[in-house]
Amino acid sequence: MDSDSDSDGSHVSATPPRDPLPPPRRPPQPPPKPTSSSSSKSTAKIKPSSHSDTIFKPKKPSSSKHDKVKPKPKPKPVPEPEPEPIQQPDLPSPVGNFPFQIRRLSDQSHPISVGRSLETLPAGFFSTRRASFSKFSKSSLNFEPESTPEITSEPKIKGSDGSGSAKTFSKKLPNLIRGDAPLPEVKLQKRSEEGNFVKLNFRGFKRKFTAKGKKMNSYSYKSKYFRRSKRRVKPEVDTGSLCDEEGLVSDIKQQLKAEKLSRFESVEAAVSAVRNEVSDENLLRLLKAMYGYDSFRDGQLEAIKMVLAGKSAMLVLPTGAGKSLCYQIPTVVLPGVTLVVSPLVALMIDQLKQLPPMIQGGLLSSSQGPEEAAEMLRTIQEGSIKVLFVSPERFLNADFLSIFSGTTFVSLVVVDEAHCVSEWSHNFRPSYMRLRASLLRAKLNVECILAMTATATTTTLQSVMSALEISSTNLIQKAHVLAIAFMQSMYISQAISNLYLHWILQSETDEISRYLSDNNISAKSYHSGMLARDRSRIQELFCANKIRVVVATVAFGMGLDKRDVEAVIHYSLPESLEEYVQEIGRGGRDGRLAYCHLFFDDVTYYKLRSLMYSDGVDEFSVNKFLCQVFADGTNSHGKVCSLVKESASRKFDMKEEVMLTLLTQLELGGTQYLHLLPQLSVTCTLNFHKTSPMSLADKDPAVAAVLRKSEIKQGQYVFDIPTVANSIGIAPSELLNHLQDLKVKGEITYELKDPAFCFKIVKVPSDFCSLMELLTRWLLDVENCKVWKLDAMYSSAVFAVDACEKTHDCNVAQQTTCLQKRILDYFKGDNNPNVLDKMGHNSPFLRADVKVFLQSNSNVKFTPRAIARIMHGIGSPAYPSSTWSRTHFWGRYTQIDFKAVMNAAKAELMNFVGKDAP
Ligand SMILES: Nc1ncnc2c1ncn2[C@@H]1O[C@H](COP(=O)(O)OP(=O)(O)OP(=O)(O)O)[C@@H](O)[C@H]1O
Repeated sequence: MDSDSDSDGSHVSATPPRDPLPPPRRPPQPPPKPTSSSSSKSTAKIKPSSHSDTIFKPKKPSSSKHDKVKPKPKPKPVPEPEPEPIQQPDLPSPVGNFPFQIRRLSDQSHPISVGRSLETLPAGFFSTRRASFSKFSKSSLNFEPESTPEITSEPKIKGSDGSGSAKTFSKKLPNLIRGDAPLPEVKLQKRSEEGNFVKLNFRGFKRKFTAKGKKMNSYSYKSKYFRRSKRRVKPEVDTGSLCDEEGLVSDIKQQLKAEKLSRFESVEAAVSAVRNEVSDENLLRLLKAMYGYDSFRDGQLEAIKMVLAGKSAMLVLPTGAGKSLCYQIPTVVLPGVTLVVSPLVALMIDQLKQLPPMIQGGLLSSSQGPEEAAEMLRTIQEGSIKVLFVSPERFLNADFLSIFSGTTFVSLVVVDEAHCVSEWSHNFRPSYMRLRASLLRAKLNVECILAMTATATTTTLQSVMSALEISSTNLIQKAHVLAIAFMQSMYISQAISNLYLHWILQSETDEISRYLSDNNISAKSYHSGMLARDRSRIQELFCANKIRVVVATVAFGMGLDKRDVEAVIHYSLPESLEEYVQEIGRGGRDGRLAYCHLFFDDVTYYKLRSLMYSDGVDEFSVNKFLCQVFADGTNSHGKVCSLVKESASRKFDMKEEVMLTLLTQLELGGTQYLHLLPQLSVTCTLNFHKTSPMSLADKDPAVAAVLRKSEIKQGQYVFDIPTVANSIGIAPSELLNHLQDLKVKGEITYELKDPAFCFKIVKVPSDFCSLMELLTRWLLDVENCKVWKLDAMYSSAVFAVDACEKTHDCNVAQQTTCLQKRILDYFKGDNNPNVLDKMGHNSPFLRADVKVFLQSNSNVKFTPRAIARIMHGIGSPAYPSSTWSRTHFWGRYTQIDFKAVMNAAKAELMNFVGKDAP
């Protein structure tokens, strides 16, 4: 059974510790500086391998469905409107040179009116090709067409102060990264040589490619590669006459074949040389042969040499800086398979597509059916796969792990997006907890792990390196936050000539893209609610420059390797500086400056802050959860149990991810209480067809057990898979295989429902209370960390536009430096920014409101957290917004700190029930 999650990228905030509930690890200690292996000639030797012949298996270009290039619909040409004749003020910057700006109303008519905005990398750089916005009012969108602003060197723009009253203040000139403005030292990246400096964000990402993993094997990209080669040949040949001249066609084919062969030969020769001696010179030769590049980028050589020397490494390189190459080169040199663990199926597909043609790749994902997955496993065992992309959930799958116990072996495990391993990161994934060195060693007998990320604080890096047992000397960190500058403005100027993205709410994307389209800006919306097919088409159009703007939620961007994104516009506040830096990193990957604009306002901040509490749980829920997991007390030892996700989630008022986190911790913490099994649908409804149930049961003990443990409903046998499996002492997966056999023989048909977490009890805790307390305390720490990250993001934005100027009397260029320093400090973990305490801590009406709320819902049981969530307008599994948003207390106290509301609720609950609240 496939246990991969569909990797929707949703993140979990509440997580237990990986070791027996360690104390919170903040404040972080900066990790030791990486040792640079800069010696020009390393002499580490790698034994020539007898497996060398498994590396290169060029195959014929496949004609698989996946290879076929679908004819792309011809986009309507976007009319290039005549720029309106406008008064061009004498301005050094194109910002503000245009008659209309898209901007949000600064008045209070909109719930999220803009109070301040922060921009980075202003638009002065961009070319002046104009696609103007028409003068157009669409109040629902808050796009306010403006008359040409009176622009002087101190242009006036509207803003709103914290209190909400609109006021006029001077807009400073943007600190353009160009000659005519005072600039801080900003190191620019060279075009096409340097990548950007941040990693893509994948939170909320739910793309599903229509192609199944099976189709995305090496043949696909090979044929793509060769198609590309053909295209390259095209200009030299008159394609019109080709059809008639068969000779020419076959000449071209020959030429391609020869090219391919010579390329493969040169790679093979370079690989042999590296195997003989891992020197810089030999690695450069291999780089040239595989990719045609003349030099390594910063950090690449160091990482490759470390891996080839068998040392685990932590690689922190900016987005687009070339991390993939750091595992691809070792892959062709090392004898075994490289496993790349990736959090998203879509990301795996993108990476698979980008493998160089001489590396055969495959992927195992939840989108594959059992037959496809089995075929992929066979292909791996045949030795035809060198790089295998898998999700972390795959490490629960016994079939998968068993293929590496024979001749097929893993040389290298690559943990992509390695920050997901850390519960202190902005995007922790419980399934990544499984990726700890001890487990990888035990299950795969692999020593070398390469962890890669682009954005992580020192705390996060430390915890990742500790889980993966990477020595602090093996940290290769080249990430930097350099090219960030800002200006005070609410303009999104027409000066942006090409493309930009928005990160906004799903509901807003359609409206905004429609508005842009109505105004001759080719734009499309993109969010996880759309069909996978439509989403990938939009991505294709965007990458082919057929549309200028993608108006997207955070669902867009992961795996996007578009180099010329000129602007990233945040329509709302990101949840952390990590996310912000990742997201703006999608701009300017070609090394040119990109324009980034962040809108933020207090109302959105309050809303986001409330949401930070949506995953949290308290002692009461943890206690109920533990009682259910170990329901049979000491008798449960060795039993396979299950928790049906949906009903358990409601029962404990806990999100599914949080339950998985707790279960994973009960398995991987200091004491192993259980062993997590692949997730299953556990309720089976079965019909007999050929043989009578009793006769079949006489011959088949599994059927006999089914009859014993079933309820008969409308003539059908309904039973719980783990219960039946336990009663005959087999694993649920074995029982399922057996039922499948009976189905194939025509004896039965059956249906499965109720997806559930499955686990085998290893040990029953002797002290429930302390286990519960420790888990709860730790979950609270994780929650606090998330809130703190949001506060740090918000405070940095406020600092940039406000405090910095006031406290340090900075000019614009200095402000940029201040902001850069602040962000760098945040990532380094030293001198962490003081976060603003914007929240209220009391309200004269709070207790009274809670009291009225309790009185009017006296038939419902509440915890203090449940009440606080309702007062903050956040739904939870047991108190969904569909029901509770009807109360007029819903979201009434978003501006009062969640904990203060919880305390008031607790006090009132105690009064209400006349005893201690739960
Ligand atoms: N040494 C090099 N010289 C020139 N180009 C390179 C070099 N290394 C990598 N590249 C190119 O840089 C681009 C980005 O590389 P890659 O996708 O590996 O970056 P990444 O760090 O994995 O980015 P992301 O974090 O977005 O996944 C690719 O087109 C790659 O071919």
